[in-house]
Formats: sequence, C-alpha cells, structure tokens
Amino acid sequence: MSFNFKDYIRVIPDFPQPGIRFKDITTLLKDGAAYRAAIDALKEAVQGLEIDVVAGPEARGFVIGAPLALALGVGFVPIRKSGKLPGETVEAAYDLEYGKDKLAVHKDSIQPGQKVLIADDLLATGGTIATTTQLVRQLGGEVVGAAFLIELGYLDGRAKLPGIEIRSLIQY
Ligand SMILES: O=P(O)(O)OC[C@H]1O[C@H](OP(=O)(O)OP(=O)(O)O)[C@H](O)[C@@H]1O
Ligand SMILES: Nc1ncnc2[nH]cnc12
Repeated sequence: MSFNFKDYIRVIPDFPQPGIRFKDITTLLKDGAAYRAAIDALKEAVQGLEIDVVAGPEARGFVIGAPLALALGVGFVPIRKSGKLPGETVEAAYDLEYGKDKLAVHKDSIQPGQKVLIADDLLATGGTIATTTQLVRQLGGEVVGAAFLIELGYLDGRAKLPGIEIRSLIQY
C-alpha cells in the first residue's frame, strides 16, 4: 500500500501562538501502518549515507529517530532539553519558530569520527538541527545527513544547515 503522508498530518492554525500553522503528527503516529510506512520511507530516503548512529532531539525527534535507528540496525542518541540527562553533558541554546530552548547531549554518547544521521519530525527554521549539529560536532561526530518527515520550505531551514545532506518526505 502506498501512503500520501500529508493526508495523515493535521494542520492546526494558531498553535502554540497566533500565526503558527502547527503540523500535528500525532494523527500519523496513531495509525500503525502509516507510521511504519513513514519510517520505511525515511530508511529508503537515507539509503547511500554511511550511518553509525542516529541522533534525535526531544521529543518528536525520538518518535522518528529511534524507530529509524532500529530499522537501520544502528544505535540511537537522544538529544535532550537541558536538565534531563543524568551524566556529563555538553549544552547549547537556540531559537525556534515559536520560542527559545536549550539542548544537551551526554559527552560519551558519540565517539570521535562516528558518522551521525540526525532525525526529527520537522524542519522549520533549522534552529533545532543547527544546534544538534553543533553538539554532535563538539563531540567529534561527523554529521552525514539530516532526515525529516516534514520540511517547512517557506522558513528555509536549509539555509542554517550548509553542507548537510537533507532528506525530507513531505514539504509545505
Ligand atoms: O526548525 P526549528 O525552527 O528549530 O523547529 C523544529 C523543531 O520544533 C519542534 O520541536 P519542539 O522544540 O517544539 O519540541 P517537541 O519536539 O518537544 O514538541 C520540532 O519537533 C522540531 O524539533
Ligand atoms: N509549524 C510547526 N508545526 C509543528 N512543529 C513545529 N516546530 C516548529 N514549527 C512547527
């Protein structure tokens, strides 16, 4: 069966702030076949990239990145909001479409030279992934690409990610 993933995504106007058209993926996640197909399609989309490990930012990057890592047969590194990881971390602050935040990663979660695929549900301004990239590189990892279910082309997040191979399944 082939899926038009856009049909499974609900757009909610003015959430979490007036003017934002929120792309809600919970409507896709609750459908087992569509969720599975989306992960399979992302696996297909990153074919050809050499990947040692997948890293995904909290929280929606977990629901995409972890199953994608399993499908690829590699490990998963959670990039968490500040204050959640128990071990020694490196941290970085960033802006996103509707606010500011701080991300952290365990210092020992990526080995120097490891090839890292970053995965998330959505690329908007690119702030989250630029920061994730910065953290991965700080640990000596090589970012070989970034994979998304959704790309908001009108926010031009790609401009913040020069030199990074970007793969997305659907665009708005
Ligand atoms: O490209 P950007 O402008 O950085 O925006 C994209 C990010 O925003 C959302 O996460 P959010 O920070 O809302 O957190 P959540 O996953 O915990 O909902 C989304 O899941 C991406 O990670
Ligand atoms: N418009 C949007 N919809 C869902 N998640 C987002 N993260 C940043 N912008 C978003």
